[in-house]
Amino acid sequence: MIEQINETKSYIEQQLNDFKPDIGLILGSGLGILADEIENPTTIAYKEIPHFPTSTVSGHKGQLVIGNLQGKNVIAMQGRFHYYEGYEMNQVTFPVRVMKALGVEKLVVTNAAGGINESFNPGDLMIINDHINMMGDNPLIGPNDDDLGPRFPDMSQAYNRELIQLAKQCGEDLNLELREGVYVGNTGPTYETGSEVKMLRTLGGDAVGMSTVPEVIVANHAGIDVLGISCISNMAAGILDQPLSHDEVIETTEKVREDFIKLVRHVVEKMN
Ligand SMILES: Nc1nc2ncn(CCNC(CO)CO)c2c(=O)[nH]1
Repeated sequence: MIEQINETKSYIEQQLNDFKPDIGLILGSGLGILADEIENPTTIAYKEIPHFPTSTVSGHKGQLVIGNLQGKNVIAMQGRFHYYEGYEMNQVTFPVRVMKALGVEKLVVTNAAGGINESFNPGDLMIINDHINMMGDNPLIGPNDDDLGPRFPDMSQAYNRELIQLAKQCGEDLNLELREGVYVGNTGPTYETGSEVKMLRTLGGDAVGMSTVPEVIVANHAGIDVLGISCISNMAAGILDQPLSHDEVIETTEKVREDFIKLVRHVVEKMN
């Protein structure tokens, strides 16, 4: 793994002329538009990057965008890899390893998610304060490389408390009514059933999606501080008693992208 990380790191650094990213951004379904706001961008298609998979899902562009956002040096994934695409957990999370190797110490992970909490509405933005891994897998299974992180990482603050407070303050600054809650990681690609939603709500879930958990586990292993933001793109199965569709997910994220971009820009600006 280390050799692959270093090979990919060197390939990317050759495109950057000594530019060092400090903040990583993983932009979920329909949220990649934020990367278009990055100034002086260096864009590298995933298919050009050694050991990177390629995105196969609509709403995920499939490229790294590296440059300046609100005066900070950022590296953004415009499109992510999902376990349901058939990638192994270590493939899904490989970009996080590379971000760490490039110098990233703070990571903003975003996603579109289904609302489990019945007080939520499509279009809400939720600050993630914890997650429940229902994916039945873990990117750290297998031999541990102590140079990458500890064998048994602590996950009691998987989502950094200071970054959560920062995001909530940014929401107040922008007069955005933000939600806060627990994200449940489901493997997908099926959306959850009504009975599964009832179970997840009983377990304490507020939103459900098919990503984020693997990346956050690896970020914690690597010692990266994480902020997670979900765009509640629709209500989970059985709540509104209507069929779920990916088109609806993209449509809702397009509607809220203005507020989403304002929030993430402000958070990046205030990060130190
Ligand atoms: N009910 C529900 N609504 C959702 N909106 C987005 N996602 C995250 C999954 N996104 C997939 C399919 O849209 C694309 O990665 C979900 C989900 O898993 N469940």
